[in-house]
Amino acid sequence: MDNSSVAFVPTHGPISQSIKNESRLCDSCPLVFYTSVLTRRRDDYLKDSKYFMAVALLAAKRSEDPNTQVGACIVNQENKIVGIGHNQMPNGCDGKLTWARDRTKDNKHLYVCHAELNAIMNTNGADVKGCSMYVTLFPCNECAKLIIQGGIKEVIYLSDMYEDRDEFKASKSMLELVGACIVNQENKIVGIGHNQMLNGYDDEEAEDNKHLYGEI
Ligand SMILES: O=c1ccn([C@H]2C[C@H](O)[C@@H](COP(=O)(O)O)O2)c(=O)[nH]1
Repeated sequence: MDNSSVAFVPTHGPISQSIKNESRLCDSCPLVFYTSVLTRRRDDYLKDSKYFMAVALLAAKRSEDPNTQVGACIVNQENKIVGIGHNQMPNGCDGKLTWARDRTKDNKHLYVCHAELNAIMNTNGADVKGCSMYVTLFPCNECAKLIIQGGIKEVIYLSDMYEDRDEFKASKSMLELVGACIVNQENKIVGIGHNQMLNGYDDEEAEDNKHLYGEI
């Protein structure tokens, strides 16, 4: 290795010119090694897209729904989180309503506030226009309406388990109609709207992401 192009640093102190000079004389000293190792950026740090979906997954863990837990995380154009939500009963109704799933009787679907709605309501006044939403389940038609009316431009989702239902087909149609960017769990854009992948959301990462997010 060419010593003139790299600095040296002891394991227990700051870099200084004298150390750099000395270290040329003591290459075998165990306290000295190349700063290029210490100062190089970590490659395996958590990328934005993985982090935001991980936040959505964490939010889903707060859900009291015994059957399906959903989390959503809204991110603005500066990559700042502006809202997080999970599916939950309306404020003040916790513990007072049923989580029964049976659609013919009094059931949770009549009451539950979806994760997307809660994320939008939890922004403390921040504008969601132009934001991206990371959500663990593809949004239903009602949530798609909120997403569209709020001006959210991208929806990145993990599961599409209800894709065959009319509400979810309608949702996809609406999002596509308005040109929202829809990105699936393989990191492929499935809705037309933008010509480019999201930052950090490219094919190379697809395999990785699957491992990180796992099953919901
Ligand atoms: O876009 C959506 C769709 C559904 N949810 C919530 C609402 C319910 O709590 C569950 C769905 O319950 P199932 O037992 O799977 O029918 O998911 C949501 O938050 N966002």
